[in-house]
Amino acid sequence: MSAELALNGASLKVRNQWIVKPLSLTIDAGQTVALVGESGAGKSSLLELLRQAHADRVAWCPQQPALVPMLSLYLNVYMGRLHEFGLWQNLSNLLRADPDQWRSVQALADELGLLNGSGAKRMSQSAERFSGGEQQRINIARALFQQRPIFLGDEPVSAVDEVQARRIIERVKAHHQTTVLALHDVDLALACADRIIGMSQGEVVLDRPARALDAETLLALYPSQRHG
Ligand SMILES: Nc1ncnc2c1ncn2[C@@H]1O[C@H](COP(=O)(O)OP(=O)(O)OP(=O)(O)O)[C@@H](O)[C@H]1O
Repeated sequence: MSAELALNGASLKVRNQWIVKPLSLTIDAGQTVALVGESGAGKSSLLELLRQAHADRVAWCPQQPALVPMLSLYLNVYMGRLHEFGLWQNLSNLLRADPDQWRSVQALADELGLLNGSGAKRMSQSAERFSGGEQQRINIARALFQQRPIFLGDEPVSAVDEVQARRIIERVKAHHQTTVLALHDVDLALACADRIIGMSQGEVVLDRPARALDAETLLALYPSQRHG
């Protein structure tokens, strides 16, 4: 299998402090990788390093949905490919949706359970009128709309219930060759990923196939959450 993502001695240091210590990492095409570790361990920063190294092949799904509240679901998803279309197409699409793009976005929104049986109405509804979990799914739809081979998601389903979270991650995997997700839920990581990378204080401290791990082993990466 070929390496789809590679870092060679990459690091991040801010004001003399290591955020990510120098590391080398390869992720093969076809893998689903979960990054786990407690808050502040460096998961987002590692994702950012991967994104910078492979920018034009990556669909990026940030931790905070970067939606424009007043714009519709449709336009918020369409925005994922704004730079690919010409200025006039983008302007005319603001006034009247391009039917092909509308259909593509509608299919994605439906797949992610955003339409609730009332398609056109929900597609035109402004993003601010969706719940937090729905806004996360609009954010995911925007990333899927980009049709890139690699999906990088930073806690993309943190506001969605566990059953839906699994279903959505399966949809994300189906649309991408390679998927890397920062996840705080270790059970979700074990269920959805085939490789788990554990981080602590800016370092990779665990990197193993998911099938060789259990929740208890992963919870050891969260010492501050241990009681008693
Ligand atoms: N630009 C920056 N300047 C200063 N400190 C930073 C910067 N970016 C990240 N950090 C610090 O680096 C550490 C790692 O942050 P990061 O967001 O990568 O962690 P994380 O594991 O993704 O956490 P969370 O699960 O809470 O999102 C944190 O202590 C954070 O405060």
